[in-house]
Amino acid sequence: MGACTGKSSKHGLTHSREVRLRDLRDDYRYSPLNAQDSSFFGSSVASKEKLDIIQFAAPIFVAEEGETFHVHLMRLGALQGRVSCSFRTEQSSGKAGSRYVHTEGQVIFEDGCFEQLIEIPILESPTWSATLEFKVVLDEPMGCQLGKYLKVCRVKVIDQDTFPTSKYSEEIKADSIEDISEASLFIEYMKLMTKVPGNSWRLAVTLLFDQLKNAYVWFTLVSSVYMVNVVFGHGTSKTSQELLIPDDPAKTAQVIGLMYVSFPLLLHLWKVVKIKMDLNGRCKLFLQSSMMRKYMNYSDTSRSEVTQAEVVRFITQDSAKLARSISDVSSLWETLGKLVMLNYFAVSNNPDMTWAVITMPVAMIFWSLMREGGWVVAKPDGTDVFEKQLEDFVGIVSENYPLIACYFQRPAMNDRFAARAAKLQETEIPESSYDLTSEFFFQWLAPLFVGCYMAFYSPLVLSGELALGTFLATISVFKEVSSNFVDGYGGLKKVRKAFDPLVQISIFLNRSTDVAMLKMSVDNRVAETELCRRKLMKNPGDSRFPTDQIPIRLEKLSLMLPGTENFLFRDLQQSVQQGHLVELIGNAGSGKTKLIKLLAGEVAASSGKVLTPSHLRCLLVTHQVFLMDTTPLQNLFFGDPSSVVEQSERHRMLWILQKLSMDRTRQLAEEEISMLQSSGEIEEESLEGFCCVGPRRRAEMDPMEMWMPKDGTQRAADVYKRFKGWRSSLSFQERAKLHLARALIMNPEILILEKPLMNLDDKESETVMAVLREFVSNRGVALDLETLEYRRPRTCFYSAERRTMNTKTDVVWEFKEGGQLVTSAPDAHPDSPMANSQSDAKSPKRKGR
Ligand SMILES: Nc1ncnc2c1ncn2[C@@H]1O[C@H](COP(=O)(O)OP(=O)(O)OP(=O)(O)O)[C@@H](O)[C@H]1O
Repeated sequence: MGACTGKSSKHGLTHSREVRLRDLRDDYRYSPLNAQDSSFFGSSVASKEKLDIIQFAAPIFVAEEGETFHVHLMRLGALQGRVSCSFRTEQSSGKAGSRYVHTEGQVIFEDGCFEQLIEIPILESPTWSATLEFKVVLDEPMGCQLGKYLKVCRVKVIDQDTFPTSKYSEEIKADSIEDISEASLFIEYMKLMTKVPGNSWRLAVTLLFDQLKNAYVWFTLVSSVYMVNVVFGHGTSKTSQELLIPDDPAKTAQVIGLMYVSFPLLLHLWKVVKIKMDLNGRCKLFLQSSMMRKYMNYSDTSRSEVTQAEVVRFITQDSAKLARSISDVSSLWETLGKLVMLNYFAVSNNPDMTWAVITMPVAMIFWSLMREGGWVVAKPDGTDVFEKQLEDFVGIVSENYPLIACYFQRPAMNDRFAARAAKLQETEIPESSYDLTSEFFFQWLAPLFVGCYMAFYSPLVLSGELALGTFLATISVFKEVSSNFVDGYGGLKKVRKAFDPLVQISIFLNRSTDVAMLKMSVDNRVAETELCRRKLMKNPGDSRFPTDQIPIRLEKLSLMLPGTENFLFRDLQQSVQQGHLVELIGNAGSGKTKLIKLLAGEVAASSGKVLTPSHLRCLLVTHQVFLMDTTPLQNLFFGDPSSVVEQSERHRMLWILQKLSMDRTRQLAEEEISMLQSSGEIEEESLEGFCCVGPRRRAEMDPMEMWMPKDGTQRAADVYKRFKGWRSSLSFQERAKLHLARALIMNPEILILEKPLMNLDDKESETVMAVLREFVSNRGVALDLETLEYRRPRTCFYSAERRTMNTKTDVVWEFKEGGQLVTSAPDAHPDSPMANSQSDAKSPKRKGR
């Protein structure tokens, strides 16, 4: 039995602390960790359990923008009397006021009422956004209790627009995005960026205040003319009236000097403000989070069309390149402003310069066009393709390193890498020399104009027809215009560099998702479940929870293999009651995995349906073992992170590990629990030591933060460091069991396992089967027997490589030749409901072992 000691702090507070739990009894019923803490068992729980349950009809709903959406609720139990609870929407990625209307209120179930709706208006948005979601939460139950898991549901909102605009939706949907003019696409992208909340005023302020730099250049030109013509020319009858400080050229010079200093100060201040406004960062954040959300909702087809390396590149690099383009556009705007200002200055001070003002830009534009057209020097192929090839190759090599090493292919990979890197290098040289050859003209133009101007206009200065200040300022203008044109051209090139990432990102963000399929499946399941419930409620029998009698059905289920005309199976018709352990067998390639994926909703049927009651959470556990590069506890509670804060859940998790004989994982989990507890206490003590935070501090600490330290905090770094490399300390079979334990901790109502015994020897298979049996018979592993009746039945489907004569299975679905799926009963097992009744119409009510 687990033990727990109380700890008395110096402030007299008693903190319960979990210590290493070495001797958990192998029994369904287990004791609380702390002898004084019986809050999760006992009479209070038992009486609470008699109450009806109110919960959502599904864990996830899918809405469409612009519709008035209805979230479905269900009441389970005796349906006697009036019960109610409150509800409210809670924003997550979708925000109230932009994606939906915040709604809250009371939902009442009158006597006999077993279903209700909550209406939530979904807002129409004219611009593109990724699939955003919000939550609906039930609270304050009156005369009832809330479903443990379904007191919260998520609502995903499908956005029908295409990225970056619906203007090109036809081209985008026809997969011909390359046909759209890149410049037009870019303009639409810029428009979208201005619609990101908070971006439009930031962009307006940036465009306006970036002109400060031009105002400074204007000031330097005007002031140098003024210094030469007025300050130094003081005393002549023409200029004496124009001094800022009348008759005092020295003081006037000091004022101008002061202005010279003040302007850069102002510019510096603006730069500080601009950094703080972080327009680039905001665009990058929008793009990256949208891309991540989109990728998370990708359909199987979309996911197979992009490589891992591409996803990383798009989300980290291309999004950053594209986001930077907003700064490039504002710089271009600034350059344009400067060009207009310089030309105006030249003409206003010296009207004879109109010819130069026109000739210079025309010559440059002409040269640019010739350069772009390849008439100056042939444009080489870009390096982008080769860069991408190299990145993809590195991705493939790192992904498949163990294979490469085991097959002694490291030298071959090095050679192939070197060949690709050399190819990239070869393409970089012509590009650099192309830039040099074609851009020299911009640098040469200023000396050409200055030389001509000096040669032809100096006599005018000598004869007094042209003021010296104006002459010198005009020379500066030539230099400025020339360098400005170089800057402008460079800016244009930078903006154009964003075109390619924009096209790639547009393709990425317009790939198909599975949200529409999810909507169809959820809507079908909810409607079908309601229909079944209405029928059942007319004649509920003596069951307290008739809803649990809705079977899981395959209705005329057919699957056509992609890209072929062949059906893998056709019109499958099967039904199994909730609360059964179902084994799926058949020859290699008969369709077991496909059926498993259909059951989990991972694959869409060609026709027919899989009908699982909507309020049952389905979880697919793949045959491929995944362990996240986080801590053991974060892996174990991955499916339901918030439950880690509950002592009973942590205890249950340790029990599950014990039952699966996962000694090493249990040791690691215990160490992590112990570490998180003590580091929480140290943090509390140090806080108390440093400031006036009193002993209340621990109670105020966010429990979630206590058990799952936030990324970037010292506690997170310490825990991560302590458990670095923990995965490699697990045996192969223990890893496979951890992959399964994670699912048992989440405790879904329908557990779907893809070949779970594939990685296990006979003994371990036996252990796992015993735990799966418990999962089904006890409606969850390591859960209290007394509350069994009030938990929803657990059903488990698993595919097996071979018929195992497994005595723990309730039902066997076997694929026969020709794609037939037949049901056969396994050998009778005392735990199996099939042993007591040949009918599977009732869910098992096992009373423990
Ligand atoms: N995308 C696809 N295109 C064409 N055929 C496919 C595709 N996916 C699966 N198949 C075929 O469908 C059949 C069923 O595949 P499935 O993975 O369900 O088999 P299985 O019963 O799990 O077999 P095994 O026990 O060998 O894993 C196989 O013959 C497979 O080759």
